[in-house]
Amino acid sequence: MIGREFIAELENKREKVENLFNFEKFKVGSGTYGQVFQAFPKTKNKLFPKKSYALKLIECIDHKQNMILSMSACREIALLRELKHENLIQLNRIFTDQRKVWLLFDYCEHDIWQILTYHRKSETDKFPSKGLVKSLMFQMFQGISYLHNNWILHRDLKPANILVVGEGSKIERGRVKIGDMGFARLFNSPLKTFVDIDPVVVTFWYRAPELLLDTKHYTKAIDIWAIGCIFAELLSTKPLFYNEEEKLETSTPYNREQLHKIFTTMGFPKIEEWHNLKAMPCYERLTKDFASAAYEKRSLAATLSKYKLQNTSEFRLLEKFLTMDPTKRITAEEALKDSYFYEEPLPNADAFYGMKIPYPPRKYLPNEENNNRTQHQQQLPPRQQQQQNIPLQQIPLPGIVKQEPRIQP
Ligand SMILES: Cc1ccc(-n2nc(C(C)(C)C)cc2NC(=O)NCCCN2CCOCC2)cc1
Repeated sequence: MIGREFIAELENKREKVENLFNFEKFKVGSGTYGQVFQAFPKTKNKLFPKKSYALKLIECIDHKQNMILSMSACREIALLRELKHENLIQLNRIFTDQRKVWLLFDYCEHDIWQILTYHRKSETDKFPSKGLVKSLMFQMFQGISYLHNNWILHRDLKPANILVVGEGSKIERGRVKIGDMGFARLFNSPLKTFVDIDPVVVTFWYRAPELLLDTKHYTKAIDIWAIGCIFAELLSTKPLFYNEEEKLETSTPYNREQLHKIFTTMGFPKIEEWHNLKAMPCYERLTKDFASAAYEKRSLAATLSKYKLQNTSEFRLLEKFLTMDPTKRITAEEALKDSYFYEEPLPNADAFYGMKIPYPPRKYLPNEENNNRTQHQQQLPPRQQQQQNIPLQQIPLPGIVKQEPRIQP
């Protein structure tokens, strides 16, 4: 049997995702890395327990009849095969057929963007409960601490990437699952209030100041700053560094409006606070664009005073996340030991403990077959700019060999 007949024979034996799951009408996300569907096992499918799954379709390129898997898809598969932690998205299975690769996950109905949007729009339920906020934060730090201990940075933490398991799962109800939905599409959205902001617009609101000053070193502290922004948003339901301007990803990470927003909220960084500030690649530009005197009366305490957070353990912890100097920012390990997590209400493995989940399920998107994505919508976020391609055959498929993670959590 020659190669092609053998592959065709193999294909016939392989379980087809279309035969195992109903999913085509249940698209919940679409973007640079591919499309994500909610999936329900078909009745005859005895392989998978009856619950909700997420199927992620990865776009392959058919190059001279060779299926080519993009670099980002390889990175996602390689990364997820190694990682195993209760607060991270868990890859269950991989399915392939001639032209497609599907990743199978347990489904997460909610995320923090959806939770915040609900409270922003509610007249009677304007803030998430203290217990919910604390549980989400504690579980987020457990997941991030595991990533950082394995020397993996997330680099795109934002509310839409902090998923939470909904009803239906007895064991994992209210469990945080850090993911990377990678739906960052670039488009010049018409000026919108943040209440309606699409979770997929590229925002700079969670970017640490050193990133905006073009630091050459991605560090764990960059993830911590982003979590600090998410924490402030859970406490106030307002994006702390909200910036009306939605700009296309510019070639340099320097973003004057975003820096102005940070300084207006926090004050201008003093050299004695951030010793290495002068060494930042965009320091010259910073001194030309900004007069520190303009921000003298600005501080985090003043900005958040209307939320009555002064002298609270929340505020003291928030200041440790939002420290301008990245070398002085608290680590995930240190955060988990903070007194905030050891006072009532204590964090809970079920973040929704004691409450009925008021948050709506994910909306289904229209499933246009030929996505008429315009050029810039296909533009990749910075870290995926360099696209090499690896032939599909080099990826061991379809099941996942259960491997112990490199470093025990
Ligand atoms: C290029 C690339 C893209 C994504 C990842 N990535 N990284 C992660 C970490 C944060 C656990 C390391 C998770 C994913 N993939 C992912 O969330 N995928 C989406 C899962 C879809 N959800 C599953 C749960 O239910 C809702 C949908 C890596 C590299």
